[in-house]
Amino acid sequence: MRISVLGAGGWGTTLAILLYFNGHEVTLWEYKKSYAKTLSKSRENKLYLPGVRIPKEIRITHALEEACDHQHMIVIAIPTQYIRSVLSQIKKHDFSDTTFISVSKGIERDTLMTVSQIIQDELKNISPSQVGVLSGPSHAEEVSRKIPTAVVAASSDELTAKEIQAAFITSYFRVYSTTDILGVEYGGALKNVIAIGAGIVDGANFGDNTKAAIMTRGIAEISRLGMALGARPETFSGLSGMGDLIVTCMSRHSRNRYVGEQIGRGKKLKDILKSMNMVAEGVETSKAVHKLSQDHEIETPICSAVYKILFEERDPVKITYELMTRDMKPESE
Ligand SMILES: NC(=O)C1=CN([C@@H]2O[C@H](COP(=O)(O)OP(=O)(O)OC[C@H]3O[C@@H](n4cnc5c(N)ncnc54)[C@H](O)[C@@H]3O)[C@@H](O)[C@H]2O)C=CC1
Ligand SMILES: O=C(CO)COP(=O)(O)O
Repeated sequence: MRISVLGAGGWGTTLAILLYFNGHEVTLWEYKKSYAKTLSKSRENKLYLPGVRIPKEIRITHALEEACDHQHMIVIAIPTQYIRSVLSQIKKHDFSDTTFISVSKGIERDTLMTVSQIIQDELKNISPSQVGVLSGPSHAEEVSRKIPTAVVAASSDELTAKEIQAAFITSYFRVYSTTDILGVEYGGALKNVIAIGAGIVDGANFGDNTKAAIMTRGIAEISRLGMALGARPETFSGLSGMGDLIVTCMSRHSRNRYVGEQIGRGKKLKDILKSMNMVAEGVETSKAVHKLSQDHEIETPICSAVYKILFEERDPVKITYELMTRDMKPESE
């Protein structure tokens, strides 16, 4: 198949290489013109995935139209808040034979849309069966080293989910399938907010008990909000839910956990973000989650605490004790 990957960050580059070794004809699109040239020449993504060779057969380009021409699949690996502006440049293109696969994990701040919703909103002629998602516990740093990983391919159309599954599966990258596309997207986006909370626990020197509490109560609130938004409950105990929450809250590779850790140590958000060249989706997504939980009247105490720490400069230690001393309640609520 001809497959284009839009976004040459760590994840886009990793998947482009995986797809190439799976026998596909692969194009990798990079947003910055000069960096596309550098990548094309050096065949190493020093900024986002150092130490990994990009095969010379992968075409690297900054020309968006060219990257989108005659593709069977287009993989979206762009930070969520930039996806609409990229898609708006190709909305006149004929995509009647193309399937779009989002591997980005966020919610659009201004519209509160998931990535599959942004794709359909921006590219009006695309049908739901042409849209899918690939998500789960999968740090680029590990997949690019062929470390055994399991993820899930989702589309509201079962056949599309299976096509995505078949395109990506390898002996070290096991892909399951589901039709609960929204559940997979909400799990992947919301876990980033909880992972910032887990990082705050690390940085503020709370303990393992605290982290286990954040993760377990975190998946409870992800499920609560996700279900109110149309997702299926069982998806949240799968790879894109609990699975991704575990890896993001525990891993030294996680950018979201890192942001939280620095906040927990007393650093300012704007200084942390300035020092990073990679995206921590949970920062902007926490704004969307704050709004979604208000709009749908769903309690999300941990996400809400993360939002207040990030954007209202609330003290992490004080806010933790506020969380701990809320009204008594049954675990199932
Ligand atoms: N890195 C990872 O291990 C994984 C990342 N993801 C998700 O994949 C998505 C992309 O993440 P990464 O590849 O890690 O990103 P990254 O942080 O490594 O790279 C960012 C990319 O965005 C591009 N960019 C910067 N400004 C832009 C703009 N205005 N418009 C379009 N592109 C722009 C940069 O040129 C670069 O290619 C995110 O949603 C992330 O949550 C999902 C699974 C694993
Ligand atoms: O989603 C990821 C792993 O599954 C990547 O998480 P971070 O963006 O926090 O690094």
